[in-house]
Amino acid sequence: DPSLCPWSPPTPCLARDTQQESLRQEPLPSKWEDVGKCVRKWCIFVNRGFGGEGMVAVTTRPNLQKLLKVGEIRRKAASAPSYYVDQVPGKGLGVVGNKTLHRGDPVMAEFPAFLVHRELERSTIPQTEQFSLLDDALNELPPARRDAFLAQMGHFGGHRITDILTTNAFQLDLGGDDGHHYGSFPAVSRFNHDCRPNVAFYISDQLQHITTVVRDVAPGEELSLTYLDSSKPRVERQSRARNAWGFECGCSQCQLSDVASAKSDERLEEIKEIEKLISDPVSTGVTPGLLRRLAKLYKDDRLEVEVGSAYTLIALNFNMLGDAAAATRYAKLAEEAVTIEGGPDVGDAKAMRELAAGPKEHFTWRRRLPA
Ligand SMILES: C[S@@+](CC[C@H](N)C(=O)[O-])C[C@H]1O[C@@H](n2cnc3c(N)ncnc32)[C@H](O)[C@@H]1O
Repeated sequence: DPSLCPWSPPTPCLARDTQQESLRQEPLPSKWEDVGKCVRKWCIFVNRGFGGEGMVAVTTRPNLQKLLKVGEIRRKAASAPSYYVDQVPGKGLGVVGNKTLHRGDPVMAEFPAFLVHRELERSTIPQTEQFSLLDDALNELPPARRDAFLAQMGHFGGHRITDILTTNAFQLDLGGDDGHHYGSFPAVSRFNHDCRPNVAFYISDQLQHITTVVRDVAPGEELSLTYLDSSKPRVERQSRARNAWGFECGCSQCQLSDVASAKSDERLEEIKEIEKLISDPVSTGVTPGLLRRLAKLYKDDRLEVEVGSAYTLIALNFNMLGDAAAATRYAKLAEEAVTIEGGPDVGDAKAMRELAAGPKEHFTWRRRLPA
């Protein structure tokens, strides 16, 4: 639950791994070592070859077992970097596109440098002991990786590693009851926040943080992620940014005039209402116009970063209304969007491939029409 947690942008729980065409696979030589330092059940484990750069984990032995099963596959952005890091007025450093970018273009694919089990921070272990465990862990990383970790911004001050994690880490889930961790990705951490970001991200089963452009970007334009739930009204988004990361969100969407912002909040409300209605298989009143309206609301509000589930619903509903052409069109859009947002192996991507391949054979065909 991100609201309980001072650390980090919410991520979908560990999404499935990908076969993204733009990323190629390479086997990784990697090996985990038990450093032999523990405080209660939390121990330091290091894999100096992981991801080619090294990763250290402060976690429990059952979670180490999960790490041992993480596939040794690296996906690398195929082309030269499409970004550079530079000062952005009012935000510190940021990631900037170095050429024209289009929806679907890969940006980064990075493994974590540092993983910390979420329960450590919530335990009764005194802070000083927690801090020294984290300090010892960082010292196990290869120097270049350690330097990259330490070069990250710390917004709040205090213990350096904790401050860096608080400012930059993502939540990720290794699975099982107790798999929640914070993961630090030093390159990814340069992305600033925008409530209407132009880049989507997910973390693959291989623990790789994958970022993909969601709308056209001009050369020199800043690339951004959202740290929070972009579908919340402005006042809630701003208070989350203030409380969790310590900045006043002056993003493109938060800077709208009060009138335009109220209109945006209304759109978000309407999106929720339509999605509720069309999610129910026995709802009456689902029309093609309403489905097109939902797609338009996402577009008008510039929510390209999270349009996958809406396109999925729209595709299924067009099929339920017996419009095979529209169902196929939206199924293809949905497949593309959910792949960008969660990787090509997420359930909805497969479901949308099936729908696009044969709408009339799909179980939803004409489901909303009288027999
Ligand atoms: C993950 S870091 C992003 C990169 C950071 N700007 C840097 O210099 O490394 C998060 C911190 O960046 C700053 N930041 C991110 N997005 C911002 C925004 N939209 N407006 C102002 N500051 C922002 C805040 O200080 C926040 O705590």
